[in-house]
Amino acid sequence: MSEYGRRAVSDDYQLGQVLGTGGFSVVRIGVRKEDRLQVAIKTLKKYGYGTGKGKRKGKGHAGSEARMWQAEALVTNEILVMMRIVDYVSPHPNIIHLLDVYEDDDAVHLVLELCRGGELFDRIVEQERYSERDAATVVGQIAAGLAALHHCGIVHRDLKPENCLYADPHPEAPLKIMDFGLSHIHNVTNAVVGVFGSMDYMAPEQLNMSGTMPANDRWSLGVILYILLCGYPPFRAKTTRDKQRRILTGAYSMEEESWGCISLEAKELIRGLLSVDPFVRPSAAELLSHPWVSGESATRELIHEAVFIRFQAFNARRKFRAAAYASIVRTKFQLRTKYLKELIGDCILTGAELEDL
Ligand SMILES: Nc1ncnc2c1ncn2[C@@H]1O[C@H](COP(=O)(O)OP(=O)(O)OP(=O)(O)O)[C@@H](O)[C@H]1O
Repeated sequence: MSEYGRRAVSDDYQLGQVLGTGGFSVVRIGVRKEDRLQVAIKTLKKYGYGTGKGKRKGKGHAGSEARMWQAEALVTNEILVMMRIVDYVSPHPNIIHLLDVYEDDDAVHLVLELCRGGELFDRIVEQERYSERDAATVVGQIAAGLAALHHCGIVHRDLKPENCLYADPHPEAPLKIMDFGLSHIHNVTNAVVGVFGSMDYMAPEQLNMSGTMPANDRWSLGVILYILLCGYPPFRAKTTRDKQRRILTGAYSMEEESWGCISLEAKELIRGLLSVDPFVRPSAAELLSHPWVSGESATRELIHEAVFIRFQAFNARRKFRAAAYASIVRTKFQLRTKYLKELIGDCILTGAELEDL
């Protein structure tokens, strides 16, 4: 971090292939010139995509002004949180490590450790099938990361499967929590970003903006666990309003047939994590010592085949939506089907899905 603000990122790193794009960022592979170390370089545009710095000074459209404000707030937020992680958390096996920061007129570049193992749900889909024990290992790794973050006052606020990447393709590789753009540090950052993030994983108190607290992340973990064990999300509805209502009242069920094969301990854990009252949810430390999470009671028996098939379908839809969302934000709501198709890659879309977009 010693060179922050003095050198250009291209002085020290060769920039390579794009790994992914987010609403306000692009992530590329980088190679450190000094020792050929491969890294991920996340470039956060200070004023958002498609809005040059010059425009900021002019009388911009109200919408683009708001977007620039959002971009600046998100960049500042992410840097503050990453710095806090460097000071108080790193190195931690379950939290992405920040190696360096560079800044130029338009962007901030975060040099991060490179995760080559893919997203959490993608790896699970690649396996033939999985067991409760595998799900418990995932919960244990995320809980360990959350315990470290919460201990130093950081609430992630956007915990979801796409923000959990495996360090490398090895089966025992650690799972890392990343993407701290919406995170909050107690007494340091303003929760400036309001209701952003994915509603599917958002706790009731986040949705009605009544509280930013570590328990927010434990609800999100409960949603991830629920999906792992049945292949669909707990709060499903035809309209956003109905989904909001379900989340706010904790209206989900574990009655469907395949839940019959899931252990009582796992169901109890889900009930705890998905309690509408945040103070009832188990703490990250309690999670780590929970017998199901620590592996003493979680079975190695393979999960029901129907669950795995549903999980695959859910993951394909999820990837499609994420690609579409990134496209919408980055093209400022002007959808271009050709670009969308490029983004979506292998994900097969029906005509109706494309039309919907
Ligand atoms: N350290 C990393 N190693 C490997 N790939 C990464 C790394 N960081 C990010 N990526 C890839 O880049 C993509 C975008 O990164 P990231 O989610 O951090 O951007 P974002 O703008 O915060 O996204 P969003 O708008 O969806 O929150 C990720 O989905 C991931 O595939």
